[in-house]
Amino acid sequence: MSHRCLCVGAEEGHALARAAVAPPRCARAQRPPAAVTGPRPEVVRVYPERGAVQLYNPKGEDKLFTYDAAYDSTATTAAIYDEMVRPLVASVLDGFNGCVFAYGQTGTGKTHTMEGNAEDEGLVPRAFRHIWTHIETGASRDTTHLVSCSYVELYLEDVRDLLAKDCKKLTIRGQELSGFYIPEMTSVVCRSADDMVRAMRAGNRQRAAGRTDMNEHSSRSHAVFLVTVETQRRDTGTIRVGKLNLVDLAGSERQRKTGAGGERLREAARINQALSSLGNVIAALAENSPHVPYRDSKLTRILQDSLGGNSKTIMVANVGPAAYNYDETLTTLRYAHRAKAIKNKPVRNEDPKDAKLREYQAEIERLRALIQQRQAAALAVAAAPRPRRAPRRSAAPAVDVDRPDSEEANLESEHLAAESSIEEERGKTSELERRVLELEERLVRGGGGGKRLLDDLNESKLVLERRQHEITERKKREVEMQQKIDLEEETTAIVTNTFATLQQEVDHKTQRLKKCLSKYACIREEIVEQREAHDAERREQEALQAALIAELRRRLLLADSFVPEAGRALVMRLRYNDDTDQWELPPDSGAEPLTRRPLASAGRRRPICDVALAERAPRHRCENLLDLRPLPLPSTTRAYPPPQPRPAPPPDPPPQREHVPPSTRPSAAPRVRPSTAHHRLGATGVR
Ligand SMILES: Nc1ncnc2c1ncn2[C@@H]1O[C@H](COP(=O)(O)OP(=O)(O)OP(=O)(O)O)[C@@H](O)[C@H]1O
Repeated sequence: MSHRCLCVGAEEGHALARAAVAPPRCARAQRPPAAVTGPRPEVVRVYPERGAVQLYNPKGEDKLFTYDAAYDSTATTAAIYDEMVRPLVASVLDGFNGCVFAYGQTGTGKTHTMEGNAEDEGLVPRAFRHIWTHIETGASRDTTHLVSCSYVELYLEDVRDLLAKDCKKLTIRGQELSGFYIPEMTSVVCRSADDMVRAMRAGNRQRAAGRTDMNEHSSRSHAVFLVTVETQRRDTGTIRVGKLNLVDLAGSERQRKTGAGGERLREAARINQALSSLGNVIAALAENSPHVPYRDSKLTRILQDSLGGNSKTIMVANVGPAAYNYDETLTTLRYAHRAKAIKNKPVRNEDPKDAKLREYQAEIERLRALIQQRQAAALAVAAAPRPRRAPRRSAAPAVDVDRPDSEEANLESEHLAAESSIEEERGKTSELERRVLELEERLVRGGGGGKRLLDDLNESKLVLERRQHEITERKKREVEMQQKIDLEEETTAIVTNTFATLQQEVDHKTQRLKKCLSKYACIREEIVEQREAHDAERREQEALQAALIAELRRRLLLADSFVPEAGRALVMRLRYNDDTDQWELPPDSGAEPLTRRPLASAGRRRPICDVALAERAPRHRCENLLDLRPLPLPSTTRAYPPPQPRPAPPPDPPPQREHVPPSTRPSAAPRVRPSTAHHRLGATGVR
């Protein structure tokens, strides 16, 4: 079980840090929960009524963080949806962009929060039902809707399309100023909430997941489910487009806890890297820094609008209460607290140029006009005097002396041709009609469940929903007020105090000074802690890097042993291009452009290719690594040269030998270091 804290970025210019940290006295006045000292100690206590989370520090001062809302492990996802997410989805239906993303340590219930299970439906399916209840009831009468969804994941360094059959890789295009977008992602038009749930499940089946020591079904990728709702008012014709990003991030993880190795390790390194970039973006936005490093990772590019852009955003931070996870919980709480300071600038998307709804309507109009043209042409053909069909010859034909047989045959064939062309026209027209119907079916008329709405049941359901909304609004305001009261209690007490005597004033100012000093001590402690956390993270990163280097060395050793020298040199010159998502040869490398690997020869096993067969070179015959023998590594020792027989001594006395210092003496043979990729990597490591 985990606790969930929420930060909401709602209105324009609205500071997410509405609630400052509550006075420390609240934190200290509370006794730690019994579980803190129990066999499985817990260090987190949640105060839902004031949106606060208290973290017991086993070594020093406790910490108290306040958010727009905080939920303990007993809270249901339904409550979170109704109180926090419902208003956001409502504004998406009104043409705003919205984003909900779940962040936290691995295994703390992010996927559970977003997707849920049979007993407790997650935020994503609840959002689907909300959207379709809105469309089907009178809440959107006199409107036409087009709802579509896309689902992508960021796995290792690839963006993959989860709704495409082959899970194809996608490229992120665009610039920081104009915004990033993914042009080729599959977009599925939906006609009901069930359609959307089906799309989500289909995507989940393709999503990367794996087992770690901390989670049996750990998400190994960051997943983004994008819902686009286009709404057109039938009276004015204006179109509003709301986009909802539902993001399930992969969990931050420590290698020593998850026991990740091999592929899991590579995934963990990428996950942590992307989350760290996200943290940097959040920090830059919170500090109003002039440069926000969106370009640093694909995750931050995808979420650019949701972070400090044109979007209302909710961050759900999941934390585990166990003392064992203290460091990760503190990091998550700080991360979320910082996110509260981000100011978003949501704007209603009205009449955008790329509205699909308008495209569809234009296409429907065009097809209808085409159908009308064809029908008119068919009528004209039908009305035109057609050659009379020659009567079938009876068994005993009367001999027609005026009309020869060939003319009759001509008439017959003309008639048949006219009939077949009419038939063909009819087929084409019905094909066009089918296409129009198909396009029209994609567009949903608002208030489609209007008849049902006439039922008292539905009417009262709407009223109930409205009341519920009012109650949650009131509740939210209460939490806000409580937080404000806590904050201002302190300051007003100081400001409004009138001092009867000088001694009173001195006492009061001493008290204030003490508070300031204690705050100062808290901040210093926080800095020390952050430094420690940073060091721990750095050590973790170094360990991870060492493990990755070891893995890389293994692969390079394989490459050195099995890949021919020419190919290896080429591979070492490749550079990764972030923009095109490809490994490329630098233009100045002077190397031939890469050619495609030859295809397997038809009817043979994969390793034998056409080139190999044509060249008849034994080295190409077998490309299967398992069947190959390693090339002998270059020797690092010299062969022993047998001693030469001494020449016979010359008759003259030998000349005086000049003294040669040992350093200038020519060596017999320079020691040759093998120039392999593995050795080039050397002890310096890899960047
Ligand atoms: N509030 C909760 N109520 C019931 N079960 C929960 C809750 N939170 C988490 N779980 C359970 O804990 C397990 C781990 O949760 P989940 O897979 O959602 O974690 P995660 O944060 O998405 O992990 P990762 O980052 O590794 O993907 C699941 O079996 C899930 O059902």
